[in-house]
Amino acid sequence: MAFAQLAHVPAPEPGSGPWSANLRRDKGELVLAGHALSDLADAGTPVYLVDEEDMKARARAWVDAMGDGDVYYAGKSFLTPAVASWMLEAGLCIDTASEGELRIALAGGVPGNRIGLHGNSKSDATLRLALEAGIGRIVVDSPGEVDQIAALAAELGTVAPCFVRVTTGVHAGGHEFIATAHEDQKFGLSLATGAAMDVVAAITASPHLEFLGLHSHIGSQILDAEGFAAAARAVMAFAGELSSRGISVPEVDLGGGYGIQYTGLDPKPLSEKDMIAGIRSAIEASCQEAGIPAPRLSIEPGRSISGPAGMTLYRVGATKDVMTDDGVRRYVSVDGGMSDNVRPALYGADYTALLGRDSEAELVPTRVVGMHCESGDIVVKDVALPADVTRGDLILVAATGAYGRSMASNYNMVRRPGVLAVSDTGTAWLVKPETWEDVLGLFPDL
Ligand SMILES: Cc1ncc(COP(=O)(O)O)c(C=O)c1O
Ligand SMILES: N[C@@H](CCCC[NH3+])C(=O)O
Repeated sequence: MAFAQLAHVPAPEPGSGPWSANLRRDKGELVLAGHALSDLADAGTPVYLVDEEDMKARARAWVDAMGDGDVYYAGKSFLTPAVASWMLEAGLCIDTASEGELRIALAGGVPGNRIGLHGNSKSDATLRLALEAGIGRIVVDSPGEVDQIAALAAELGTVAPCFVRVTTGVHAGGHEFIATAHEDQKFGLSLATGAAMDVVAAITASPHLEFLGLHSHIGSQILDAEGFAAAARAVMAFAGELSSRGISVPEVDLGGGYGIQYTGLDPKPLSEKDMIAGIRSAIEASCQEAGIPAPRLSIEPGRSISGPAGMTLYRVGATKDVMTDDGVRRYVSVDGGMSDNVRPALYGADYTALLGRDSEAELVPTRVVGMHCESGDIVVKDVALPADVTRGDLILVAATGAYGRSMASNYNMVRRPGVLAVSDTGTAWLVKPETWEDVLGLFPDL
């Protein structure tokens, strides 16, 4: 059977689709912010590359679109002290979801009052650190947290600033595991059952807690404003109910989940400006209906800032042609895989890739796969790559900046790759590549 019978779509060229703004071709070779991929690969492969100016510009675009209101960069998507300081400089706050993320934001020089803390299972130690740092907001996620946080605030002689995370029943975005506002899951407090109402009432009754607002996060990889608008309507209806009980809601945080293009086939997401305009008009209409003033708005984009700015550079190892029911597929194995990007295995996520060098060869249906002992270890499920791809070639995978390094593992005892920031002025490690000493040093008997 022939190659051509399988669906195969080439990656878009630089300057379009999922690629970051400063990727180009120069005499056929891919070049990021003036640095040839073949030079960047001297740092070792696989390596995550971050187009520094692109990431900063994406952060600024959200701040500009937001105007009056706060943009919290979701650190879970990719956080380092330097990244935290870039975000601060661009006018953002930082959303953290663990003690580690909180520590990194603080290490990056972010003042406590510009940090938010999430988590469905916050430890006393994490909450104590947050309160001692003068955290801007703690997002309460379960009824038991009210007493837990109040006791710690009392012990520290402070008042804890609290948001309440509600589940609106709105479910938007991609995979089931990344949709988080339907009822039967672990996050947030239900509007429907009254759990959210009880927690808000308990917070307002405590002298050690201050109720600052409501939080909603409806899912991930959402490309238009409708899901956020529906969530905003549900949250504002609840704010109306609270208002009739004498409780005002100064701020509403609609969370993250703003989608990106991973392949050339993905639709373009709404611009930051159109997304915010859509959300604000839903909030204003609901507030008019409920007869309450519009609250301050905040959001928590992660992927839409870090995702498209990041790429992964792999080196090709073995290649083979495999007969499928529909034709021949070329398997191109690279020197990383599910340990540096678990999203294809976890969510069936699609990515796309380009060969680093020029080639005149015909394009053939290709699957880029990792080096791990799992058949689900896929890097790019379907892409058209030149037929002459061979051992030693470089392959660049687009839009891996979010949830790539932050979800990386040492599966099969690999060393987790470093993250290199690349700009016109040079390169710098944001995260160092792990060494054999780092990995083997974990074992006391070695
Ligand atoms: C509460 C909360 N905020 C923000 C985000 C960031 O989401 P994304 O990176 O899709 O924008 C997430 C992750 O899904 C989240 O759970
Ligand atoms: N890790 C997820 C997003 C977070 C899901 C829940 N907050 C992804 O890669 O898409």
